[in-house]
Amino acid sequence: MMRQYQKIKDQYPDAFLFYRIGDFFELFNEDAIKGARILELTLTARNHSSKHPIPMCGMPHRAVQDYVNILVDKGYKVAICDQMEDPRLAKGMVKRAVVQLVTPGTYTESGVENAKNNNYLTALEYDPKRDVYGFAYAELSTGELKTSVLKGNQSVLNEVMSLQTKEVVVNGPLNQDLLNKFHKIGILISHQKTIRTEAETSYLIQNLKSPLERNITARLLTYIHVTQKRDLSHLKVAVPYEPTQYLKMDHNTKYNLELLKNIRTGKKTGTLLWILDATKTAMGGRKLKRWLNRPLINKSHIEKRQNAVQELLDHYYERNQIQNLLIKVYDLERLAGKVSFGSVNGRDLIQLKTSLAQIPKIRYILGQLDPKRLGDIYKKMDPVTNVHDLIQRAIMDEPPISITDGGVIKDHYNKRLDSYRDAMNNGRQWMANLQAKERKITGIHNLKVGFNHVFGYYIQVTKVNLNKVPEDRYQRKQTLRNAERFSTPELKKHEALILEAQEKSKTLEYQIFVKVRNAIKQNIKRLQSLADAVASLDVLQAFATISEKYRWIKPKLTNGSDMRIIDGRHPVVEKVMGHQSYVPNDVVMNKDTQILLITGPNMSGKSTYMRQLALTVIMAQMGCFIPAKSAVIPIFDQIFTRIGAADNLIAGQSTFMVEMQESNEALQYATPHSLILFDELGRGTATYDGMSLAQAIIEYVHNHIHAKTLLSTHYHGLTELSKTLPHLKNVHVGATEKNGNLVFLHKVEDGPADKSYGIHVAKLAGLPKPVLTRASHILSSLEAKDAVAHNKYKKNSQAVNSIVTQKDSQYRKSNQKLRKMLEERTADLSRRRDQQLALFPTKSSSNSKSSGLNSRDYKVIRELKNTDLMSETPMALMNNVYKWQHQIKK
Ligand SMILES: Nc1ncnc2c1ncn2[C@@H]1O[C@H](COP(=O)(O)OP(=O)(O)OP(=O)(O)O)[C@@H](O)[C@H]1O
Repeated sequence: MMRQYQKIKDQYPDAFLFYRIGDFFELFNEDAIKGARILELTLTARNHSSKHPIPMCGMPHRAVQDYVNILVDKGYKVAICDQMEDPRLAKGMVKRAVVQLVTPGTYTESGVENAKNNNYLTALEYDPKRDVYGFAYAELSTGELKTSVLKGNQSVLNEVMSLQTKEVVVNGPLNQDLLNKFHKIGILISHQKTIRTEAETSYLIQNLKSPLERNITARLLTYIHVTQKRDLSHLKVAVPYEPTQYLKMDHNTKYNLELLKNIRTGKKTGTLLWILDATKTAMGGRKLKRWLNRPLINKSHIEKRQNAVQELLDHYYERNQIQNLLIKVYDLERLAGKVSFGSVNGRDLIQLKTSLAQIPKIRYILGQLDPKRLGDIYKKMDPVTNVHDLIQRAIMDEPPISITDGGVIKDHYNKRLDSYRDAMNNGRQWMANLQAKERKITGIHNLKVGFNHVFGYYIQVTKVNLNKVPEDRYQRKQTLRNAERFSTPELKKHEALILEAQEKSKTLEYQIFVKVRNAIKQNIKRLQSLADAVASLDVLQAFATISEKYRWIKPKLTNGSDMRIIDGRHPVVEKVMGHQSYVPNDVVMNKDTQILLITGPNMSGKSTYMRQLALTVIMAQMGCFIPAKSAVIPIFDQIFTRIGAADNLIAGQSTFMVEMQESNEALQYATPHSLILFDELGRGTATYDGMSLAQAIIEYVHNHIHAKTLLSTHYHGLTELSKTLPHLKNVHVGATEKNGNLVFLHKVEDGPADKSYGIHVAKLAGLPKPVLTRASHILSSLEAKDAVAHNKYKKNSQAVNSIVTQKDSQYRKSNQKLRKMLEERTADLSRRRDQQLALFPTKSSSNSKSSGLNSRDYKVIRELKNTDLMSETPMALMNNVYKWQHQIKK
């Protein structure tokens, strides 16, 4: 057996091998030592007394799923090796084989907590000729399959992070930089060298154009087939996608804006998803996340969603009914996956039936609403009636979990099954009759006919009545403390009959169940399309519900560049602090105002104002309504942020390095249609470095990029930039002092802030009085020093100015000298030319009645006359003289 074990284990060196022996799964050797530690199992040994005992641990086969879950969750692979024949019938060694390789990316057993999460498996392949990556991903439980071509490590990392994949399949060595980053975030790298090209794979990649896309998707599919070894007919045809089809945000931006995860807690509470998630189904929950990860950039697509939200918002009663029906719709997408895998059970089918039963009702309600706004979804609400009716006819309303122990198929669905059941039921009746008969014959009133799994059917007599037992017919079977159990030839005969009927009916039930499952499998594409429509409807109703609850409005989206958000609010902060306490603010930007430089005390609301805008844009481009009184928003192509807590987990770099990298991303890739948010740019380094960098970055954005940019700063010197940069506008978040205390107004107003109030904020934070007093003293002395420094700077500037003036007059003098030289040279030239003309009169000059000069000569003279010698550089003058001479010579 150990030889068989080792042979199989050699094929799965990087996985835990769970090896089935009877009712147990066992782990051996290294797997056992490591597994026992992780799974908290008792480590024992096989061949204990031998020289080389084999470490071993195990678990009952019924509990295996829990242990697989733990290992896969920790990023390991598990190969499940099962017995391929009945050990009672096997000759020699029981045949065993790996029936599934469970990996972090192919894992599909999701509990309730994972219902709204996707588990993506990704694949990556570098094309050195084009310097791009082929990228594909699949979600095994839902069948989603997508492919793209990505440029650069950063975009690969962005996709991988935004999908939150746990496993990447590659064909060979990966770029070291990416590999390091993948390792840092705990992504498992799996290798798949070969590619299968069978019909099923070719069908799934039929829509992909480039060989790279086809290759990477086929490789991913091959890996799935090799590891899963089960039916995957629910996988959808691969869809090519481009990250540029969506509003682009890198991972840090999503992280910093807390779209899906709270930075502090890592949880959903306090995120945009938390506010928006009023979905009623798991499919809706997953779709909402996808929409949030990828807002749209196509105006008409966004408007389509907006119109659907408006329609649902306008029809409270219908929306309410839809919600109540959606609650009863189970995870159709994953149920379809389970049907395909063959892992569906009777209870799953009842869930499927219950879900399908809601569809005609939902469809009816949608039919009452405006077809222009909800027609697309209405059309996709296919109730897949044949599947519903089949389950209704075939499957018990409350079936057991197991599909092999009977009790799953309804009466009257199959005649043969009915006949077995008759035999069993009559058999039970027969036993009841037997009990009555034997009581009468023996006179034992409490005689019982019963059944247990070990001893089968028996007649039980209590000890006090044993003297009444007819010794000739009754054969002793089992002794209990107070009773004896017997059998009779008559009982044995019937027992055999009943057991046979039970056994046969179980086998038949299983066969019927598989047939029903296969019939449903023919409808998987329809079920998936329905699931998609239900998910969209669910997200749209969630948008409508939330918009109504928080009084959000429909923004007007434009392809222009003007932005006008009146009384905008931050959805999360407003929810936390209450509508009454939140101070709404406007954001007005256009061609003339492209950069808002925000100043104001700490804690006044600068970050909130910037984040508010980013979230508003994301919500608007998702098709959701937004928290504002009115809004016109241009469609953005990308959002770049440099905000607060940077995620340097992946990069392992310093905060300042991350800050500069994020700024660099914006400077490299932003367009006039992008939104840039810089929160306290340059604060991570020495003041002058930071300020200089901030100023240079602002100038660059202003002069070269023209993206809409919000910048908050504590460097008050930067507010002077509005004098030199016409498209930059100063705004500040107001605060006032009342009786020595700071009062935040949270209102954004025009112009720069006058003071920082840092010490006031420290006071609010409750710092000890001596610290505050000392800080005030230091501040006064610094301000005084600053004044001295300012004077010094003034003096220095005067000195510099006088040097510049000196140089200037020197330059002027040398210019005058040059001018004189030039005049002399020009006069000399014209004199020589006159002499030449006199010696060799040309045709034109001889014909000319005037001075003997032709029109080209006049042009030269005109140019010479119009040249302002003082404003030209000597070099330019020399060039002109050269040009004129050349023309005259001609
Ligand atoms: N518009 C608003 N209405 C009401 N409260 C607000 C508003 N904006 C911000 N706040 C409150 O002020 C707090 C601080 O805001 P925020 O972090 O944006 O300040 P900040 O100016 O960026 O501070 P710092 O300069 O210290 O980073 C928020 O947590 C919130 O409670």
